[in-house]
Amino acid sequence: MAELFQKLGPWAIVDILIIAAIIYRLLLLIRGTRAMQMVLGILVLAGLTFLVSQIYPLTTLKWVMDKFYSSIIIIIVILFQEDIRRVLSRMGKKTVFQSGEAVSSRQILDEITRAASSLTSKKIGALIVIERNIILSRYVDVGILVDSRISKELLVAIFHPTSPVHDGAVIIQQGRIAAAGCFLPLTRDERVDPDLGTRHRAAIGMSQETDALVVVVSEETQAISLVVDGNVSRNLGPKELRKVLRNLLSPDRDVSEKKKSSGKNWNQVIERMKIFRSGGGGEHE
Ligand SMILES: Nc1ncnc2c1ncn2[C@@H]1O[C@H](COP(=O)(O)OP(=O)(O)OP(=O)(O)O)[C@@H](O)[C@H]1O
Repeated sequence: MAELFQKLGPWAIVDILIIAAIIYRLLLLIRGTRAMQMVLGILVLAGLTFLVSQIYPLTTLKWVMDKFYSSIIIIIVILFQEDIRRVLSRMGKKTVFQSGEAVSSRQILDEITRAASSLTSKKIGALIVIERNIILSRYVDVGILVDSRISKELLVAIFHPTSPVHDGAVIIQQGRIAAAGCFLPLTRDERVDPDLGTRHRAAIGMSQETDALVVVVSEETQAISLVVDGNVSRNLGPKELRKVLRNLLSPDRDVSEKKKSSGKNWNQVIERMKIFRSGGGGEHE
């Protein structure tokens, strides 16, 4: 090892460390996004093709791969131009690396659950999207920018039928209300319960396209639902909603919560989510 360090020299080591730090930072930024999945796919494909072209005398494949390697940066920039733009625009913000902690804070979750509960009692429908790893700026950009501290009062005011931005969804990014009146992608899954209207279909669609958590308050039934990864958990009480949100937003809390949990807890709610798989259709309660 010491011999290797001597051979490389101090500047080569500094060089390697800087590159490693840049790659690590970039991977952290795109972690959980679709760009990450594509980068992994490209790397696996390129690695396999490289191995095959080295082992067997496939000169054309080797030539193609050489061209591919020399232009990989351009390919990545073209493929991910939208993600790169969003990531860069967030780099300057202080909270970019701590969105998970910010949104799972006790006070924020209290405000969201109190708002859901108040909207239910007022028979007001609502759609609240909470960002996790996948950046939701593309949905925020088409809504009305709010950029405000989360409060029950503001959420209720936004969804009040007299509000000019009550139609559409509120998106929560990095512990703040980023925008209201946002349009979400409707699910195309034909197996979704036909009784579900467009608000719920938009929530399911959003949770299928991204890893966001979507809280839905039904105007019609006054039920509070949480939609995650295409699964709908209906009829949650405010306490139950708070518990599940807290656990889904703070993965490191899972173990301690599981140990502590008893009775009608978040584990059962997650189990129910599996039963309510959108494809399963219909209510099972
Ligand atoms: N694609 C969408 N993105 C964001 N919000 C949407 C979208 N589609 C519908 N909505 C919201 O849902 C409302 C209509 O809800 P609708 O009654 O059709 O659905 P629902 O699932 O039956 O909900 P509810 O149980 O509250 O009646 C719209 O006024 C709008 O606020």
